[in-house]
Amino acid sequence: MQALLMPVITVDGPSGSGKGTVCRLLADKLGWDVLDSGAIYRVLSLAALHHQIALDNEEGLVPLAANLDVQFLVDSQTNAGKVILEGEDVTTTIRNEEVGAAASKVAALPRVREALLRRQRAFRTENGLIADGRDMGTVVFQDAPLKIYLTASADERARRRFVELNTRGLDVTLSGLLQDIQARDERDMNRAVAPLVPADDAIELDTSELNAQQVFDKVITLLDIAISEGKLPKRS
Ligand SMILES: Nc1ncnc2c1ncn2[C@@H]1O[C@H](COP(=O)(O)OP(=O)(O)O)[C@@H](O)[C@H]1O
Ligand SMILES: Nc1ccn([C@H]2C[C@H](O)[C@@H](COP(=O)(O)OP(=O)(O)O)O2)c(=O)n1
Repeated sequence: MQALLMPVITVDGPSGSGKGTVCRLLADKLGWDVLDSGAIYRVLSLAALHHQIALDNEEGLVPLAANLDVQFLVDSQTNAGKVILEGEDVTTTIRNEEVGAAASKVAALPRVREALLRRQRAFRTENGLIADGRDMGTVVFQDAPLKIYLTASADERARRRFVELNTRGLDVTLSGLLQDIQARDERDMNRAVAPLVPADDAIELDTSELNAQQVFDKVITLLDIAISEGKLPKRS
């Protein structure tokens, strides 16, 4: 009953598979909220840097995670998201690949994940929620009525990241990004707690050969099937 009142759609998958893109499109279409759980791990790794706490210092990171002073704001005019850490706008900084790698390191620590669970679940309000991450369907919102697992080849994901970071004027190479992505996959998929795996009831979608609009269209089809099966409320 609770799931019908406050539905959650989970979108998990590796870096560059297109989670953030499809989540934003879906949220716009449905008027639902988005939880960008990766941004929380990214912000935590940046906070660790600011406070000079090593990325493997679980003892030091747990209180930092529990008391993380972060705000996720949405500009009502442009609808663009803003991330504020300890009063500083870190929206762009957290998207750098070094921060992604650091996030993947702090995310491997079981007690850090535990400390962030409640904060993530609090994103579920009376509005619907689209939850983007690695363990949304397996751990954080196990009861979600629709779970999607996006994949794409590592080469394609590196290419996408290259285009994105290059456009932002960052000095990156395709081979460097491929290595980063493979290292992150390895860490995220093989950690002891909440590894990146599809939930048993997730629907897997390979996006390697699809553009963002095609991925979105497929997700809308999955959404409509879930609605017709009574798993989600009708769209208004
Ligand atoms: N299906 C797609 N085809 C090509 N590029 C895509 C596709 N989906 C997303 N992108 C682009 O690839 C990059 C990574 O997408 P993003 O949604 O941030 O992935 P993730 O959240 O899984 O890391 C972004 O620059 C985005 O614009
Ligand atoms: N639910 C989540 C979300 C992210 N993480 C970790 C693992 C990821 O490599 C980093 C960064 O995640 P993020 O989703 O922002 O990364 P990408 O946009 O997919 O490149 O955080 C996680 O362990 N669990």
